[in-house]
Amino acid sequence: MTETGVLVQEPRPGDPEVLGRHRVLGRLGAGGMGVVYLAEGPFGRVAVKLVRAELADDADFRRRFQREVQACFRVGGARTARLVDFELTADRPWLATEFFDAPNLAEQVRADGPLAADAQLVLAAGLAEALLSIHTTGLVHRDLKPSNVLWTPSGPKVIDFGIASVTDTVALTSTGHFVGTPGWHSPEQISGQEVTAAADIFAWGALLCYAASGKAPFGTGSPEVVLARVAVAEPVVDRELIAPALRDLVTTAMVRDPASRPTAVDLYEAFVGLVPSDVAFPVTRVLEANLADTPLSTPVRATRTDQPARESVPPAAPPATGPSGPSGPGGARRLVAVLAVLLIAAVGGIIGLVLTQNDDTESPAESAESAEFTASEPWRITIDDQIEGNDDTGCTVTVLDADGAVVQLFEGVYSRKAYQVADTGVFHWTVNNDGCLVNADDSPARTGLPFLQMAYSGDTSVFDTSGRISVDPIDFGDATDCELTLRAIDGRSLDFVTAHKGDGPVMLNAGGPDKVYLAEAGCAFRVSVQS
Ligand SMILES: Nc1ncnc2c1ncn2[C@@H]1O[C@H](COP(=O)(O)OP(=O)(O)OP(=O)(O)O)[C@@H](O)[C@H]1O
Repeated sequence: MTETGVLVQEPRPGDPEVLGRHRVLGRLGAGGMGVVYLAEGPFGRVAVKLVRAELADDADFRRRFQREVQACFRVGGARTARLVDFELTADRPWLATEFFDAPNLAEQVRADGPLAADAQLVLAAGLAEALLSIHTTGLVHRDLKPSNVLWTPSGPKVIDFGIASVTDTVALTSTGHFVGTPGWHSPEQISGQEVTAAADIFAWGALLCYAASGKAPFGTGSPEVVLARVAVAEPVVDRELIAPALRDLVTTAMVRDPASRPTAVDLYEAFVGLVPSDVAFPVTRVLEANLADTPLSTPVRATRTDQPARESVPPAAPPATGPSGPSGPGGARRLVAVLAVLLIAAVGGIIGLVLTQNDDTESPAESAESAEFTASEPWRITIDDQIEGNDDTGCTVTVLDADGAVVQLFEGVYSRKAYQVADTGVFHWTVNNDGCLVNADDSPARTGLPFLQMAYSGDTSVFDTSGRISVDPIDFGDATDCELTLRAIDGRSLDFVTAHKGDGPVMLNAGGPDKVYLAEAGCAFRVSVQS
């Protein structure tokens, strides 16, 4: 249970411990697309939706999911949950949104009963604002329902926008049946007609009926029965329970003809000035606890990729096939590299790991551990694979915080690569081989636009932009496409696009933050300001 009483269930056997850089704390719920976990990482607490394995295996689903995730980045505004991170290429893709410590509308109404008139206005206006943000980007939510509205002390926040269309299609094509929660979908969605933004307006009306009365306007029962009611019957609503200022709008929002419903702009304008500024409405704090004893602020153990994090970190082990003794390549070396010497540059704070040899240590051969250093802002790590001989399995560098928790893990790094590290604090690292030269730069130089980035050289340097940039891939190697992720300096994912060979430059939108970088990509590319 969180501070405000949101139910968080214990993770179950088989649940992941870590998703990307987010450590799983518990389960928030499960739906058609997958399980939603509460997790903690570099952006604080997030809600991570992990896609079901069956869907993850569907190539068509992955393509649509990726497109929708891209679209979600365009949605801004105060009434929608911001997408902060994702991993689309993982075995099971996931996406992380900001976490609101609040019950969803169904939980709220179940616990405290229907909303009073003032709170209904707050809900109506907040949802109108959310729909405006979603519709102005060209998206349709398609699955606005009580479990997708979080009831926070500052009003509603809408989750899951855009993503519903992905499962809709898969569910319909793979099984031939409607999958979802009927009763909130519009008649045109159910009859398979074209779905437009008007479908969300219908759901807006249905949600307000529910919030005012505690009853779904098309009743409950088996999905077939509820679907049939939506298709042919009128909603059952006690108008007296709906706030007077909302009654007519709710009625017109739920008419059968989508073209006759108001738009999000109409709704939004209708509420400007109507919402009382000092409205006090209750947010339930009395949900049942399942996780009462689980601390929610434990140290984050996260990895850069989807590699599992280690609970406790022994000195880095030598690579399975790497040089480890007198017979290793490079001659009869039986010396162990252990001592990291910090070379702190007078200006710029360059920290270099220099390995020296020491016969007395019992650490595994060829591994090394650095001394501690402090980074007060996001920093950059450079890993240079100088391992000699034919058994080079690449460098593995594990960055740990002061408690020994893994902050980031870089595995199988060949040649020279640099990465951004968003976390700040006290760190040290271990490397698997003394042929791996590691440098940390806690005030890395920024680059200006335009610049060139070579393939497989890690993350780009940080550069300044608050708007759109053009990325022109110039070498795809053997591949036909290249995934490009734009991140803020704090590691937040801002935009994502797949560039295809022969298609020319792609655009990415920072949409606000001014210090950004492009995460490791497999292609070489040129970055410039969009002309
Ligand atoms: N960003 C978030 N902040 C707080 N709670 C969240 C967040 N995202 C999801 N939840 C909680 O997790 C629950 C489950 O989410 P999910 O989207 O899987 O459920 P659903 O809407 O019931 O299912 P479906 O995927 O079929 O639409 C939500 O109802 C909400 O209570």
